[in-house]
Amino acid sequence: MFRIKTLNKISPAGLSVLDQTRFSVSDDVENEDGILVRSADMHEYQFSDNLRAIARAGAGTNNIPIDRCSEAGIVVFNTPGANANAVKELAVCALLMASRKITAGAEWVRTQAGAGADVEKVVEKGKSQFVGPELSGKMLGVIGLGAIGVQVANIATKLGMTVFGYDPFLSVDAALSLSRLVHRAMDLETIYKNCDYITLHVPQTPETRGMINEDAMHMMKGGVRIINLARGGLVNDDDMLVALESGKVAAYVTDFPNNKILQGKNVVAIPHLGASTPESEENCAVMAAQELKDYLENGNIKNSVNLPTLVQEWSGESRLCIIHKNVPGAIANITGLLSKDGVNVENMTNKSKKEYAYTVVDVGTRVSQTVADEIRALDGVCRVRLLNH
Ligand SMILES: NC(=O)C1=CN([C@@H]2O[C@H](COP(=O)(O)OP(=O)(O)OC[C@H]3O[C@@H](n4cnc5c(N)ncnc54)[C@H](O)[C@@H]3O)[C@@H](O)[C@H]2O)C=CC1
Ligand SMILES: O=C(O)CCC(=O)C(=O)O
Repeated sequence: MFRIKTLNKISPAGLSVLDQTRFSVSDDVENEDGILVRSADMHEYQFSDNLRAIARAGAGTNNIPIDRCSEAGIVVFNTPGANANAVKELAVCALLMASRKITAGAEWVRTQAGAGADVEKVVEKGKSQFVGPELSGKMLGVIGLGAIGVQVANIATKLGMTVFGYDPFLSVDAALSLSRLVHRAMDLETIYKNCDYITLHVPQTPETRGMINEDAMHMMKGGVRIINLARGGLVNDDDMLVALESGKVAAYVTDFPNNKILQGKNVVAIPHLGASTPESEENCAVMAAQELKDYLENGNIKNSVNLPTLVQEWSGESRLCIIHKNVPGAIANITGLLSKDGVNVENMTNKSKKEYAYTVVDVGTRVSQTVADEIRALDGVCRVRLLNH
């Protein structure tokens, strides 16, 4: 029985992937083998000795201490693209909210009614304060052309916008999905200097943290409208408050409100609703649960952010799953040990991702725990699992 701990509310469709005869799932299991999480902050989380995998039902993994997981041989999964449509739809809404003062206008109407005014009369008099421009004919800069950015860029062309996209690491898949109408910007300056609207779709990393700061906003057009459905830390809040106050930034729509940014003029704050649709919650939960299940049961890795993709058909009685440092001699050490113990390899795959590697060895006979223990003791080995078919 595998024990799975949930750190956030996970859609029942995902939980149903983990059948009750093999998995015990709850928010209070101890010594868990796996974790299902959405946005809970895990940076201070004490890993159980048993913990083998964390599946993030979503895209961003900045809430998970990835380096600490890799060192401990814990596989971290996410669910690429599973919530992209939900975020794209909210991005369209955010573009409109950045323009048309819809939220401010709606709040004003309610306060008028609350103050006893004849709403039908005052709206016609008061509406001029909520005028805002149309999207059609304006320039949009999309920073980050991954699962979400590509969809936002493509749909914005259909709204009549001229779209520039910037992504120095554009994947082949993303390039193939990108509309021919979207212009590739080769640097951020092109986006900053030319765009009326800028929308962020990059992960929050040490490189992207605070990228929208005083220097960046200095290059932007006066009255630019900025949309951040990616992560709060991408924007320097102090610099943004100054830019909002001066009118340099005409509107800032963020899915990541905090007490400071809420003080700003023309801030539209959304309570992290980007992926909050039943469809997206279900897609993410199902994908995350499937990834966790396949890893715990078969050692297969798909969509991990810290380890390589490795899916191998079973071809023996026992399977050794070895997470180790990606260093010369690691595989020779493993196979040397197996041959010393008289273990015949039926099938073996090794893949690497940056500093870490994963080796799966299928053997025809049942392997003893002693062999797994010997491999575990090798230099650079982070985690060894022995699975029997
Ligand atoms: N508001 C919400 O509820 C949600 C927020 N997100 C956020 O959106 C981010 C993007 O999500 P996806 O598009 O699904 O991820 P993705 O991994 O498919 O795309 C991210 C893209 O950003 C690019 N990138 C990385 N560093 C860059 C840089 N310095 N400059 C320009 N491009 C850069 C990558 O090459 C990649 O193409 C996530 O990391 C997450 O933080 C994602 C889903 C829901
Ligand atoms: O689970 C959620 O609602 C948040 C989604 C998100 O921020 C992400 O996928 O990166």
